[in-house]
This record gives sequence, C-alpha cells and structure tokens, in this order.
Amino acid sequence: MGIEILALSLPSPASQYSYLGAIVIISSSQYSGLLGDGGPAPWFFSSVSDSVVAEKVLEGMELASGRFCRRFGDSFVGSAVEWCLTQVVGRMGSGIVAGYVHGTSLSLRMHIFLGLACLRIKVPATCSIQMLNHSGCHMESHTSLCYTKKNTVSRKCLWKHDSSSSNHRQSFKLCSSSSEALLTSTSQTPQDKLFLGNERVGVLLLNLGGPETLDDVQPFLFNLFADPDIIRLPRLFRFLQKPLAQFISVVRAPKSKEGYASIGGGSPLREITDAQAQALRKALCDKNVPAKVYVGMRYWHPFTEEAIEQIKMDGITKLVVLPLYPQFSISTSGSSLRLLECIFREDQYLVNMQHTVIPSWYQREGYIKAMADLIERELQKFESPMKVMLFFSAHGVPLAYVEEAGDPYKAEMEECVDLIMEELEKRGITNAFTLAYQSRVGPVEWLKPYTDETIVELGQKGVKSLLAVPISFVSEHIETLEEIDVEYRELALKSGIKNWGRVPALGCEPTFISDLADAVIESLPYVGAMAASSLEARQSLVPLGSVEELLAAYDSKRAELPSPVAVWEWGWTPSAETWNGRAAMLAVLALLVLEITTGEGFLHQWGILPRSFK
Ligand SMILES: C=CC1=C(C)c2cc3[nH]c(cc4nc(cc5[nH]c(cc1n2)c(C)c5CCC(=O)O)C(CCC(=O)O)=C4C)c(C)c3C=C
Ligand SMILES: [Fe+2]
Repeated sequence: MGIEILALSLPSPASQYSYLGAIVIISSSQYSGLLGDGGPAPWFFSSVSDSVVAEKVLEGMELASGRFCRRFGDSFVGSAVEWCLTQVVGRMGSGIVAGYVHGTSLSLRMHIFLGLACLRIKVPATCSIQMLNHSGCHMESHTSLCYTKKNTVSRKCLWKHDSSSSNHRQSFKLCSSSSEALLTSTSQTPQDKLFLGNERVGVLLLNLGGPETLDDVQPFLFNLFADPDIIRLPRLFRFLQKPLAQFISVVRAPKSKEGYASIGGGSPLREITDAQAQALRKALCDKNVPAKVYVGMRYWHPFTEEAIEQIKMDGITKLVVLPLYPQFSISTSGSSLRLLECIFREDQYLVNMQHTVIPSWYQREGYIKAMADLIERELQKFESPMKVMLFFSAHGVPLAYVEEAGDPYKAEMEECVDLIMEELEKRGITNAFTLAYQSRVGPVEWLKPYTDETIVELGQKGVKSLLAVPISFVSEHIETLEEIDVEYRELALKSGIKNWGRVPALGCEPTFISDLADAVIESLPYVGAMAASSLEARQSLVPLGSVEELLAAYDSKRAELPSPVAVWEWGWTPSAETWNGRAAMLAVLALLVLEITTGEGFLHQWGILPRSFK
C-alpha cells in the first residue's frame, strides 16, 4: 500500500530531491491545464522532509501551494491534486509519493495524504523504493506492483477509504510496520542516542495541571476559567472573560480548597504526570527510539509555554504532541492545542519544527487491555464479582459542546466503554455496566446521565454492588480521590448500595505506558508529513494531524471567530484595554446587582450565590 512508501527514487529530473518523505510532481502542462494560467517551471515540487529544498524549488517557480490553495479553495485543491496524481501516475507509470510545503497549504497536505494512503502505485522494475533515514541508513523494499488500470486511478481508490473501525485499526497496523522498519534500521544503541538519524525527537505530553498547594488554588482556577474553551462567552461579551474568571475563581476557591485539603493539600497531577513522562521516555528508549519527553500543563506548572521553551533549547526537530486525555474534548486536548497553535504561530523556530498530534487514543488495543486488566483485578476484590455493576464515570462537558460545537467527546467515550466491555467479554466477564458523567460546574446542561443521579437511581433499583471506573483521565486527581472515593461512595452507601469499589487510574501501568510508546513510534513517520483535516478523514485513517488541522476539524465554529491577531491589528491599544476593563467591571457590577435583587441568574445557577440570597 502507498502508505508504507516513505520515499521514492524517481527516474525523473526530480531524483536529486528524493529523500525520506516525499515529492509531489505535477507537470506544468497539467498545472496550466488546471489553473488556466500555467506555471513557468516544468515541475512542481514539494517536499515533506526538507522544506528548505522545496521552497528553493518553489522560489524559482513563483508558485506556492499556499497561493494555489487560497485562490481556489479547499475542494478545488482536493480534486486538483487527485487529478494530478491520476495523470502523473498514469502517464509516467512510476511511483509518486505526495508531500507538501511546510506552512503553506493544509488541505493540500491532507488531500495528498489521502491520495497517498489509497493510491496504488506502479513501480518500474528499475525503480526500488527506498526508505532513507537521516543517519544515512537505506532500507530497500521492493513492493508488489498493484497499480493495474492503465492511465486511470479511480476516484474511489484515491479518495475513499473504508471508514469502518476495523479498517481504522488496520491502518494503524500498516503504519506500525513502516515505522518499525524505519526505526529498527538504525544501528544506534539505546545509550548513545539523543538523535534518531539527524532528528531530535521530542514528545510533548499535554495535561490539565493542578494546584500544588492551597495557595495555588485560586490562581489555578483563574487560569482555568479565563480559558475561552472552558467558559465560552458570546462574542459581544468576550471582554468579560478575565473579570468573570477572577470573580468565579475567588468565589469558588474556598470550596475547591476544601477538596484539595482533603486529598493532602494539593493536586497529585504534576508528580504523576512527571512519572509518566519518565516511564514513557524509558519505554521509548527500550524500543530503540531515543526521545525527550516534556510535560506541558494547561493551567498550572509546568505550563505548556515552559515546556515549549525547553523544547526549543533542546533543539528538537520532530515533535509528537500527545495529550494525556484518552478521548478528545474541545475543553481539554482542544484547549491545549489552541494554546499550542498560538505559540507556534508566533515563533519562527516552531513554525519550522515538524510536528504531529495524536488527538485521541482510547481505541488503542494496549490502552483497552490495560483498562480491562485493572477492572478484572478490581472485580476480584468483591465477594461475588459477577454481580457487580461496572459504573463508568467520565468527567462531563456542557451538552452544547457536543451538540453545537461538534465535540467528539461523548461519541469517543461511548465507543471507549464499548471497546473495554468487548475486551472483558473476551475474557468471560459479562457484567452489567453503565456510563455516567460527573463533576459538572456552572449553569448550563451537561452531558447526561449525571453520575450522582445515576447512583441514586441504581440504588433505588436494587443494585447492591458497584465498581466505579474513572474513564476520562489516566491519573489520580481530585475527582477520583475526593469526588468518587468520598462523595459518590457516601451517596452510594446512602442509596442502598452495599459494596463499593473503584478502579485505580492507569498512572504508570506498564502495558499502558508501553502502548503510549507504541503510539508515539507509529506516529513518527508522519511527523510533519500528513494530517487529517476532517472528522471523516480522521475516522478512516490514522488519527494524526497538525495542531491547526485538528482544531479546524473538531472546533470549526470556533475557528470562524476572528483570531487574536486580527483583534490586535484592529487597534487593541492600552487605552482600549483600559476602557474595556472599565466596561467589564460595570457590566459585572450590573449583573451582580440584578442577581441580588431578583435572586435569579447566572451566579445562582452556578451555585456561587445561595438560592436564598435575595
Ligand atoms: C477529560 C477530563 C476533563 C474534562 C472534559 C474537563 C472539563 C471541564 N472541567 C471544568 C471545570 C473544572 N475542572 C477542574 C479540575 C479538573 N478537571 C479535570 C479534567 C477534565 N475537565 C481534571 C483532571 C481536574 C483535576 C485536576 C487536579 O487538580 O487534580 C476544576 C477544579 C477543581 C474543582 O474546583 O472542582 C474545575 C473548576 C469545566 C468547566 C469543564 C468543561 C467545560
Ligand atoms: Fe475539569
């Protein structure tokens, strides 16, 4: 399959540019046929692995795929690339692998990748496929010839891919084999490796972060509520974000502090995430992949910005971004990606650094098996394990995230539970199970059923044994240690449930860490090389993508909003800020007066002001 071909030696004038990665070749006649105005150069090159070379070529051509894309729009580019690949393969009868010019056309990259994934290539006998890694090690593999129809590659073959989940997983296998090949071809030993070929590989683990001391709680909450991916104000009220965050964080801090005090005075998240980073680094090293692993938290230290600074100082050239949330949500991984997008955009080094994101990994076999192991182990602690109901409890999100903003969180969560149950079934464990959502905050409706209400209902229905399975997070944190272990346990016992248990978070479970390492390794050949920029594409291919593409795919409504840069350009001056600040304070005061006089509104609904506060 095309996907396994990472580089080609082409019997063409392009041969000096063939190296790891790929080259798109579109002849100028085809190009002019497409665009109507033609291009001066005989060939159109773009390269995955060395954007400098590609840009040099492009310089001479006065053509940039960015311009191409902007002028004609995504769908045009998609069909244009498809058409070109069809023509070129048909005409030359030789191997073509697609690539892109870094930082120019996102959709071009995606479409090319789609073409690549499904394209069947005829490789002439004289042309061998070479995988060339940067330490100079060549691997030769003579692929079978599978392009059969002369001059045509059907549209279906190029662009459509079976989106069933089995094929989805299948594509993982394909990648796995190619990456394994790539990586095991190096002759380096684990100890002496800082480099993989010429590349310095980094893995950035993204996580939420938590207050380390009680004094950190209010500023941590401020950071959280100041995030527009956590509280989304209508565009008109966007200027209220920070004053509102300040207000809510101050009011909520005492309750949160109580929670953190009860679990030892702070969040264990940093310690656990650091341990996971260490374990992952070691697992990668054991698998012969030297990589530095960084931790970037969204709302507390070590902040993502700090991790990025370190990544720059270490001279990382290829970065795999791995959110530590198994399922994607706009409010978690999405928020961190949004931040990365801003950081990347403003930094020349980062603009040029190749990266890929693994947006979610709940469907990975290793993760599912690790979860099933933990559940199986915990079930054995009950007197009658078969009679225990498995109670999957996920952190909730506001319903509008799913229904209006297209957050895939709920769908991924449900699929994840199904996969775990399937795995348990294979082991002969067929217990009853249910999924509910916990930890809601604020006035709006969240994903249902709610954990607390479900526990009460189950008690009323006569369920006697419940095993809580925290499913949305892989570390112990306040919501497992306090909310589940204390609050929900008490509620369950009060509701008539006699036997209560809880599955521990995965933490540094070896199967889990090893699987994360595999996920990283499998993504390496695609760092900077491909992306999936629509949900549909994501379903049918390895779910990798660049920060920008994933945000566009998952949070398209938000992407329509003007970017912060545009706001700046439109004159966000210090004096405008002062006036905004004043307006914000006035608005907050007006809201407060309204709430206190009517006893109704935002703050009452959020539980910040008591109902009797009239
Ligand atoms: C997948 C996990 C999480 C989702 C989805 C999520 C969404 C989300 N969270 C809040 C508000 C709060 N979250 C808080 C803590 C917290 N949240 C998660 C995970 C998810 N949040 C974790 C792991 C933690 C705990 C970190 C720790 O310190 O151990 C808090 C602070 C704690 C508290 O006061 O309750 C708030 C507040 C919203 C509004 C939201 C979706 C929009
Ligand atoms: Fe949360």
